[in-house]
Amino acid sequence: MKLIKLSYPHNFKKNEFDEMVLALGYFDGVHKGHQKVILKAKEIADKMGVKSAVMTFNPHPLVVLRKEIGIDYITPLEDKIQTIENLNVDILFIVEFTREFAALLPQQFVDEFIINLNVKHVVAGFDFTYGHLGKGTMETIPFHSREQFLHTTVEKQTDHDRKISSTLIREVIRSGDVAYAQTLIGRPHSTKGRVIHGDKRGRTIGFPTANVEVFDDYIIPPTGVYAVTINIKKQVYEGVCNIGYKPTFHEEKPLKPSVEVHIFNFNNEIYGENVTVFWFKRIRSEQKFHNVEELIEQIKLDKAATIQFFEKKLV
Ligand SMILES: Cc1cc2nc3c(=O)[nH]c(=O)nc-3n(C[C@H](O)[C@H](O)[C@H](O)COP(=O)(O)O)c2cc1C
Ligand SMILES: Nc1ncnc2c1ncn2[C@@H]1O[C@H](COP(=O)(O)OP(=O)(O)OP(=O)(O)O)[C@@H](O)[C@H]1O
Repeated sequence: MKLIKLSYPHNFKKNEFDEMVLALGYFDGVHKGHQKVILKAKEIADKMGVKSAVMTFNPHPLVVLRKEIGIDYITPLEDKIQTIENLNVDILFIVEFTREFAALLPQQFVDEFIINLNVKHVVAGFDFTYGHLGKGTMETIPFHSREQFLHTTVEKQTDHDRKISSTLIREVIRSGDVAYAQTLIGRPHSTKGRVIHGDKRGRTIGFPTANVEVFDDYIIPPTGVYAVTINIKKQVYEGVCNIGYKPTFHEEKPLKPSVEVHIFNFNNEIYGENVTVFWFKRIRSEQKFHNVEELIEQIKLDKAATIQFFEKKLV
């Protein structure tokens, strides 16, 4: 997949590009609704015998327009690129989202970022908007197209009558229902991070854990215990993860919750490794136990529940 970064204004001319079909949207999560849009663009491109392309924006418009300091992403940019690449798209345009770009009139956006890139067909969802204040819609697109391209609108993709959207998925992850997030995304939610040193208490209680410092801009589930897999040096392992403050040991709540995975059948040294955690199922909430023995008994049960979950999944 070819990656092309654009900002406004850009100097590209129509004749610098092959003809293409373009899917448009922000695409955080590359969820099932997004996949429908992108795969539709690919299908039309294949029929026309031209290139397939996706256009996304970075950073999130809210960061620029409402000056939100940071936004938690389902798929930060690097993951979004990888996931779109896995859909076998030919070209990915990443448009720098700035105040100047957001101020473009709908016709200017279409002229500069669709017609001037030699796009022959646009695909977007029923609620896609473009141009200043989102004034351009799929109804206005034929008017702004200057008869230079056609368009296809993808109908609303729903789950139990609710639109599948990045906003819904963020809410679902924040509620802890990572299994439902997987249903909506079409893949388990995943977060990347680095293995750091913890208090080294884990091994003394019989459950050594990899402490994962999650990279900043991921949305992570709430505190609790989860069935996970962890990808280390391209190998996937099953495990049980606690996100939390370890109230059994800490009188004072630490600043940030820790993310620690007890990896099954594993005892390699992995400090400093970059890993990916895939979230499959919430097992329970984090608790303060009276003593370490009670905690150990509970972790044994968590481990058994997780092993059972993964066994059932394979059947
Ligand atoms: C599956 C699992 C469940 C856990 N549940 C709790 C819990 O409910 N309450 C708690 O205080 N600590 C819980 N812990 C955290 C342990 O206290 C922690 O792993 C241990 O103190 C080691 O910490 P360290 O990595 O900082 O050395 C859990 C850990 C695991 C692996
Ligand atoms: N459920 C859906 N059904 C059909 N099209 C969708 C669906 N969700 C998103 N799209 C389309 O996919 C593209 C990218 O969507 P975008 O990321 O802008 O919105 P979203 O997933 O609805 O997120 P948000 O919650 O931020 O509105 C747009 O063209 C949008 O219309």
